[in-house]
Amino acid sequence: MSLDRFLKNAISPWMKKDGSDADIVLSSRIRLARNMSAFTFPMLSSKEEAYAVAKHVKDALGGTQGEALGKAEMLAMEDMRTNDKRMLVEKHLISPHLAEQSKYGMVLLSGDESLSIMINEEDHIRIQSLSAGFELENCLQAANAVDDWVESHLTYAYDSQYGYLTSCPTNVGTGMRASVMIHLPALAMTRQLQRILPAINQLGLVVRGIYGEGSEALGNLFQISNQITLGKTEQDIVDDLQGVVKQLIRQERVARDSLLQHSKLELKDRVFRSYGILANSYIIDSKEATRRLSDVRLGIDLGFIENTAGKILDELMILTQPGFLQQYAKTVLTPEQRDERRAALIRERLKLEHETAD
Ligand SMILES: Nc1ncnc2c1ncn2[C@@H]1O[C@H](COP(=O)(O)OP(=O)(O)OP(=O)(O)O)[C@@H](O)[C@H]1O
Repeated sequence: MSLDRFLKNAISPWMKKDGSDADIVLSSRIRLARNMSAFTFPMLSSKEEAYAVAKHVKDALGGTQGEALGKAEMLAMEDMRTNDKRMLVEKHLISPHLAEQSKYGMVLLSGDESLSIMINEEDHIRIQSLSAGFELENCLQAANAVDDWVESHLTYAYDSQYGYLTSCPTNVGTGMRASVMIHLPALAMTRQLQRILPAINQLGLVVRGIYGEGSEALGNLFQISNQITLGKTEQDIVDDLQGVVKQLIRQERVARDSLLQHSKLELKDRVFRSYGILANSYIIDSKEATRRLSDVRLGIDLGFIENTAGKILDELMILTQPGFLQQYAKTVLTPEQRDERRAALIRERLKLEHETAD
């Protein structure tokens, strides 16, 4: 088996594709929470029960070679080193919860890394579908296909009145979380986010950081998802989220145009200062790196920086996380050592990108 295949590159194959509005929406995700009626739910289950769930799902799905996922690989959390799990989280392929807290956690991962089935997470089964850009409909279709395939092998806990039953009451019904990872630097610079983000909460949506629940929103990157899972269809949830995200994209574009019209020089100065710091610093912490990468990404989107591809920033966002830095260093690093390695890695990548473009 090759866990290495998933750790080799920071950028997943699905991330390399071009999705809609990819300059503003980095990625879309659909997650479905499912449980099996025959087993105690993970929150209350003993180690033995969790083991029985893992075995049952593995026997039911593992033997099929994951045909619905295309060259899938079943990976057990207990067989992985802490840093390997961390890297899978950094690539968004598994959730922090599965990596850190799960008893007999497993994941069935598709070859292009766009589909995962997490086992013994907060629920018995969590299906995840990821796509580059603003592609919620495609994610929903892909997640539904996997859901049908899983359901043809296992019996879900389903109530005719409430829908899918889940560990946390907030997921009962569709069991679905639809989300986008969105980059809103111009709305942040024009100080409109303080007004917009609370309004998004009032519309029944949740704003989180890039690593999900409890994570900090860094680099003007926000994860926006639905709060409500009950009393609406999957399509309604996606439509409502899409409506709000479309408006956000429009507002971000208006703010970018306004900055270009009224403060072009200041904006250019900020972008190139950040580029200069990234290309020349010897110590940089993750907060500053993410902030500067956000400025450079905006500079690329606005055409100020021409010889750097936007995708290199996605790659750097992941490569400069602790797990990847430690894998490259082949040792555990202190925060100070990570700041040094991070700076070196960013310098090298930007230099390489520059040389290749010349
Ligand atoms: N649109 C997205 N693109 C890429 N990764 C995402 C996206 N949305 C969420 N993720 C990733 O999924 C992981 C889990 O996120 P989060 O905690 O928000 O959701 P969840 O575990 O499905 O929800 P819940 O809190 O209901 O259990 C995180 O690592 C996060 O980075």
